[in-house]
Amino acid sequence: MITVKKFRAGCLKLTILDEIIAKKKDEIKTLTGQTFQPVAYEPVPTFQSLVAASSQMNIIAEIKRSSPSRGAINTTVDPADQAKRYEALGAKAISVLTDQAFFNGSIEDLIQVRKTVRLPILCKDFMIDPVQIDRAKAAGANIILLIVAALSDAQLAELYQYAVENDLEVLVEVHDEEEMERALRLEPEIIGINNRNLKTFEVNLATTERLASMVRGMKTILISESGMKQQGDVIRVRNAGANAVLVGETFMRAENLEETFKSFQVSLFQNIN
Ligand SMILES: O=P(O)(O)OC[C@@H](O)[C@@H](O)c1c[nH]c2ccccc12
Repeated sequence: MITVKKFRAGCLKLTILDEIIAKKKDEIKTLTGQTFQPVAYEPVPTFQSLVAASSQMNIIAEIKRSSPSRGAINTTVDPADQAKRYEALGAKAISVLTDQAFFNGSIEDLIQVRKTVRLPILCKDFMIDPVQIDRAKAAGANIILLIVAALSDAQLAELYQYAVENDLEVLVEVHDEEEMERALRLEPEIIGINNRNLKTFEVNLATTERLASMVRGMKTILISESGMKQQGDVIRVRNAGANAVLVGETFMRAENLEETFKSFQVSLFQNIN
């Protein structure tokens, strides 16, 4: 048996994303054939309707216990409490990392958040099979993430369609020009530009500046994801064309969450703030 470590040591260049996807395939074997008990909840507005009604930077606030790039972030967080705080501050959606093996999250975290907030919830996971979408929906998710770098065109189209048929909103995530072109073929309503390269972990806000021009003039919601540390970062991606940001670590570590959060709610009209 050849381990991942040995692969990595060799010149096959297995990335962390490859490792995560390999692990997901095992997980999917245990999910296949299961039925998921739907969690009951009051209807919530769509993320798209909340963004359409807003003139402020739209914040998706994330529950993130730890990550492969940053290690432990906030492992003892109570997801429901944290989500309630985000909601009270004006978040437009809550993102819950449900991957266990690499991010210490769980679908149970999402269920706890579902029972607490009336906001749309993004199930943040590495989706490669419809069964994961079934599980996310049953847990009460309203939005799912599709990472273009982790999927073939055929998988991307299939999972996108499956999610839409299941009344879910889809965040299509890209990191470079080629991925953006693949994403745009789906004509998605929501695109996320991840400033973090999932293969190298490098974070660079210039990624948003580079790729945002490819969607200019379309009515697509454009989310700048990862690496937002201070207000200047949010203004920078706003000026590039983002109308939403996805923030994890900075909020999970914030000593004064209210102050940090409010400072990110900049006007969407350029050159104000
Ligand atoms: O903690 P940050 O740097 O604020 O990042 C949040 C979010 O963008 C990040 O968690 C993320 C974006 N896309 C992902 C895909 C998988 C796992 C995690 C992510």
